[in-house]
Amino acid sequence: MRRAHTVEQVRSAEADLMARLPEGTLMQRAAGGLAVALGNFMGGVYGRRVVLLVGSGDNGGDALYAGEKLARRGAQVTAVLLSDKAHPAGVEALRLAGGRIGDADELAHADVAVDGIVGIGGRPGLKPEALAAVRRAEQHGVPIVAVDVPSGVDVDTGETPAEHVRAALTVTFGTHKVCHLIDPAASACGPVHLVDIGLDLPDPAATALQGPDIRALYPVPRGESDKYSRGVLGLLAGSAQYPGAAVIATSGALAGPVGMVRYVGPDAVAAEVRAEHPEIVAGEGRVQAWAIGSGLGDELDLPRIRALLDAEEPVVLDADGLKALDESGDHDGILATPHAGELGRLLGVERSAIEAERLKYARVAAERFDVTFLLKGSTTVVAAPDGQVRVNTNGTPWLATAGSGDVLAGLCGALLAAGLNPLDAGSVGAYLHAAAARLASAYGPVTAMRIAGALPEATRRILDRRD
Ligand SMILES: NC(=O)C1=CN([C@@H]2O[C@H](COP(=O)(O)OP(=O)(O)OC[C@H]3O[C@@H](n4cnc5c(N)ncnc54)[C@H](OP(=O)(O)O)[C@@H]3O)[C@@H](O)[C@H]2O)[C@@H](O)CC1
Ligand SMILES: Nc1ncnc2c1ncn2[C@@H]1O[C@H](COP(=O)(O)OP(=O)(O)O)[C@@H](O)[C@H]1O
Ligand SMILES: [K+]
Repeated sequence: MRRAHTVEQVRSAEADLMARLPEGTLMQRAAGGLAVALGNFMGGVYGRRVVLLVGSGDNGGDALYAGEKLARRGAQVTAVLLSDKAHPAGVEALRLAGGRIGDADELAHADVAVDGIVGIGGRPGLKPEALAAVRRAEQHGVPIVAVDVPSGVDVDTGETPAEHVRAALTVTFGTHKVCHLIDPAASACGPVHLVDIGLDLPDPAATALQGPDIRALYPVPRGESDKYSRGVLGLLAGSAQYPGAAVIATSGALAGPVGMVRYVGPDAVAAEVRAEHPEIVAGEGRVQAWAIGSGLGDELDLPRIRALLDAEEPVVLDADGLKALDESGDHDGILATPHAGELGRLLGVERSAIEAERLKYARVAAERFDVTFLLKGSTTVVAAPDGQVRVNTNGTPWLATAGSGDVLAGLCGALLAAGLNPLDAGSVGAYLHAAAARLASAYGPVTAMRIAGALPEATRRILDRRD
């Protein structure tokens, strides 16, 4: 599991550790890891041209000491000091190792620019001189490696309200920060390389599941399982207007861990679902969970949905079904799966505001409605009412195709029916959905049905430890 901590948590863990270590130890650990990562990034050190963009704090100190280590191994290192307070001991160390102090013109010939402008002490945005240097690097096509975080992003929220660095690689220390996991900032990080500096950390502010976590959580049938004990999902979806949504959501559900799917909807739609999936059973019966909402259109029956929400079976609530949510209901066991537009309508907020502050609004919704919210989009955020947050970081923009949300709703419903709680069902579902999209798209266009079709193989690869 990838864990992300807040700046306050990192500062406190850092203070505890620094009290037990000689001064400067942590910065040397950070700079050592950064220098190695830079060498790997450049494919060598000797003769490489490195430009350090150095701000006023310890983030610049990390860059300077990493530059010192690279200069000792034969790199041509130039520091651009963006503040007259730039870490004095670091500047001296770089000079002694043969590095130089220069200006942003050096970027014209650089192999890499190192963003040591600000780290976890930074406010969002870049000052004019820093912004000009960053633009210069971009104009010359020089890749930027960010130290700890891309300068200018909001570290604790992942928001990017102002200008910021767009990194080709981010080298971070001790733990991930929230901005590494949540868009729009996460997209500005590039791959994130974590350097262990020995911090002892509390429970994280957000987590991201990885392959081993999926293996641990996925409900694999046992020897004594039968189709009922594996879980039966009721699917209330589709309409004359949107029959395809029912077919697609059923495809997602059948590609999950359930033993059976019961489809509930108009006869004509049931016939289409059965034609594609002869395995389904049409009509009501006992179920362990519901997936409600995909493509309901004219069939939207809010009193019926509210009755199902009040019953004890857990529910995935998607698309139009979300209209049945209210703040006063007793909503134990519900996973709501809106995209930004739908969440905006529920909260009375513009879609663009939700996209800019994904973490905040997922949390607000979970608290206000007392249900688990899975906010779809470039990074999927799953927020539980108890404050836990999981983020899915393996998505691909190819997922943005009509009907892919219906696949996810069906899959998450199947995971709920098989016994996972809403937080686990949402986060495991989002991970597998994205893994299937990657497999099916292979970096090219993909349709929702092909994503559903790739789900069993994507799941198999993860369970077999091949991914
Ligand atoms: N924690 C750890 O475990 C370890 C931490 N380490 C490293 O230390 C880093 C944190 O260092 P830090 O605390 O000195 O803060 P840092 O981010 O360099 O900013 C400093 C100053 O920048 C300024 N400033 C603010 N916003 C700005 C802006 N937008 N544009 C321009 N300037 C801006 C502001 O000064 P002001 O402008 O207010 O005078 C602020 O005080 C951390 O990210 C990691 O790299 C490792 O070495 C070891 C282990
Ligand atoms: N830029 C993106 N990067 C990664 N995943 C995305 C992106 N845009 C959308 N998605 C994912 O694609 C799916 C789209 O779902 P949704 O918006 O409900 O579409 P539909 O209603 O057409 O099924 C969601 O799982 C969402 O997280
Ligand atoms: K930085």
